[in-house]
Amino acid sequence: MHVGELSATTFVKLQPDTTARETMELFLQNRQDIGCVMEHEHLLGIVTKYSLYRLLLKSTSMDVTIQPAIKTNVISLQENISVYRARDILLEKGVGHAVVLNNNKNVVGVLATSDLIYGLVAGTNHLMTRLQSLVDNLQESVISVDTELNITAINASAQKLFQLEDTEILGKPSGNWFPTLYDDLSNAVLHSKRTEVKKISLHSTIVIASIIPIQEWGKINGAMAVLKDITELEKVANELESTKRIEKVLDSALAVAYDGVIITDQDGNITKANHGFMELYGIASFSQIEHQPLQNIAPEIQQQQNKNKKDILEAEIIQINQYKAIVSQTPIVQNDKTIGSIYKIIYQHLHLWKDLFNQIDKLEREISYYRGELNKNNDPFTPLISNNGKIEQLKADATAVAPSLSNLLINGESGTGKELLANGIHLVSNRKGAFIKINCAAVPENLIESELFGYADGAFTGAKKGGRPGKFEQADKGTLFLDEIGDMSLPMQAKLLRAVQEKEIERIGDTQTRKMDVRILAASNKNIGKLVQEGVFREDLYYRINVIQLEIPPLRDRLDDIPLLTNHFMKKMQTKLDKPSINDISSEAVEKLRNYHWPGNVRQMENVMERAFLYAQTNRIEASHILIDAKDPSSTEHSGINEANEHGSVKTNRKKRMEETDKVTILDALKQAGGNRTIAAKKLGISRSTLYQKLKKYEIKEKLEFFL
Ligand SMILES: Nc1ncnc2c1ncn2[C@@H]1O[C@H](COP(=O)(O)OP(=O)(O)OP(=O)(O)O)[C@@H](O)[C@H]1O
Repeated sequence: MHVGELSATTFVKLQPDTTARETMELFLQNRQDIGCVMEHEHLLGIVTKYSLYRLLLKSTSMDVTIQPAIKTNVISLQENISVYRARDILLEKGVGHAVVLNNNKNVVGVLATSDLIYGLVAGTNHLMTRLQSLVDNLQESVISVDTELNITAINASAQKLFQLEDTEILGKPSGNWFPTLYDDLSNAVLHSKRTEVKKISLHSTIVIASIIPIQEWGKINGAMAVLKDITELEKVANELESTKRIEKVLDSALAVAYDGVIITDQDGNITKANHGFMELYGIASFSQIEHQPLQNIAPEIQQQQNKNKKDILEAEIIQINQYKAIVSQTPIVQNDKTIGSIYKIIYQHLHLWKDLFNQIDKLEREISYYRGELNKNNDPFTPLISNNGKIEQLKADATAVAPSLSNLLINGESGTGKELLANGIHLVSNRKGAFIKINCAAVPENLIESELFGYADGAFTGAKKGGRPGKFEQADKGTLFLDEIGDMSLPMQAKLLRAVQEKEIERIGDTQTRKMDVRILAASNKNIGKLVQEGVFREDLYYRINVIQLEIPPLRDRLDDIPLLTNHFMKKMQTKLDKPSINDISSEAVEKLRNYHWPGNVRQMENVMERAFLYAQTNRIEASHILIDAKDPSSTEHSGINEANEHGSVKTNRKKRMEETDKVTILDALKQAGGNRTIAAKKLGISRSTLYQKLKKYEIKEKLEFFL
């Protein structure tokens, strides 16, 4: 509040010649104790009630001019100063009035002590209101008491905090309502003792209390408690405390963990790592990696974006420095959101995990075996293991001719992989039908016809009801693989020729002719050309099946394949014989395999490897386990294209049998041809000269005459 607002603007204006009477009348009229003596709006001085009294005491008349009563040392105040400043000036000068001037030093009013008191009281009231509102709006709760410790005030915040109405408790003993404050309040009232900051529990609330004595005119007349509710803070602090405790426990747990543990935030930055991890990566102090992306510190560890947030991602085996380690990742999920990951790295004492690893190794081997098997479907020639140039060329030739419909003859010693090659050709050819195999040497002569062409219902005693389709029918729209075709008898060859030429067959005992779309792949471990010359193989059939000829070289001519085949059979036997622990072979053993001439080719080698697996007691195949048995049928039977290579009674017997059948067939043909050798040769599909050679060989002449 300013002086200008308080001062009386209708003040008494006097001139130097105004009389004492007039002045008194003006004072009474205006209820003023002071008048300003002006001359042309210029202040000459003032006349106060007292200076007037003094003048009148000295004079005899009331009509004297006020001149002698004029006080020229006027106390003046600027209209814009505060009421407090005005109070100080008046007190300092010891006067009860002051003239109020504006900026032009013109008199604008007179300020009396009563005006000042009014202003001060108004100011104090205003201040009180502000203070009250301040106290009420304080976040802190305030309670005050008198010297009797009865409650004199409680602010809005305290009422709200303790759910009390001021009317309820004003004037009541504070001890009843706030017993825990009692001691401190009485100390403040009785001993003027201040309590600075103290944690007190009041009802169900926890507060920080400050207790302050209240002084009035230098005397204690009460006390005030300022309380800050810290219940929520206390809860947070407790949570913080327990979080800290948990963190400590976590740190200790991580510290004693044997292996590596690392925790990242949602961005993949490291937030924690234990000693095991730092040791694994040679990190001296955690501060070096804190908040760094895990990717930069441990690039080997794959960080997976979780498909399913709650899942532990499956463990991976990776190499970290010189350690083989198992790493697993677990997401940290909060409110359905992934907020980080924990990585566990097991790399110590992995020998304890050996069994598990063995199991994993075995599974991996099996997977790779089956994957290999699957791949075979992708590259039909994959099962024919080789890195030999000739075999590579052979595969390329086979791929080139496979799509054609031409019949094909595969030559090669027994066990060289003719069937594998034939199967590959069938797969490349993309023929819709099946790959059907018949081993012409293995099926007894009397059964081979029904095997090839099938039979009709009731064709012979014991025939299956409804008949049965033969291999030809089964291979319709596919491929018929005639293995060891060189061992087929001449009469059978004649029947086969018809089927191959006409592309039609009749089931035995059936009159119905069936059209067949069959691609013929024939194989032989004998030189068929030579068999033709010898008259045991029909020349016309030979030309029919030998449209294209492929030759698989024997294993002894491609010993460079031995290491690859060794590897292949190691894996195959591990799975086949369930011996995954045998995973090594000594170089001496491989050398032994390389130094053998393998008359039984790859089949024989496979048998030898299987035996080695059965003999090996450790995880390694030694040279002593490579036992090559000369009596192994795979090393003798069908052992070469040359007859000279054939040994053993089995072969000799078969040869004898074949020759006998051959003789019977020739005699049969001659009988049907009425002894005409040219017609008979034609029937047999051989040249006349071949027939003569055979007649000579089998000494048929006499018998022929006998028949005729
Ligand atoms: N290159 C090779 N890679 C892998 N295994 C092979 C290979 N060659 C042959 N084998 C294996 O050897 C065995 C004989 O193969 P396959 O039956 O194909 O030979 P073949 O020449 O048809 O024999 P046969 O003339 O006696 O019928 C099979 O177990 C086959 O899997």
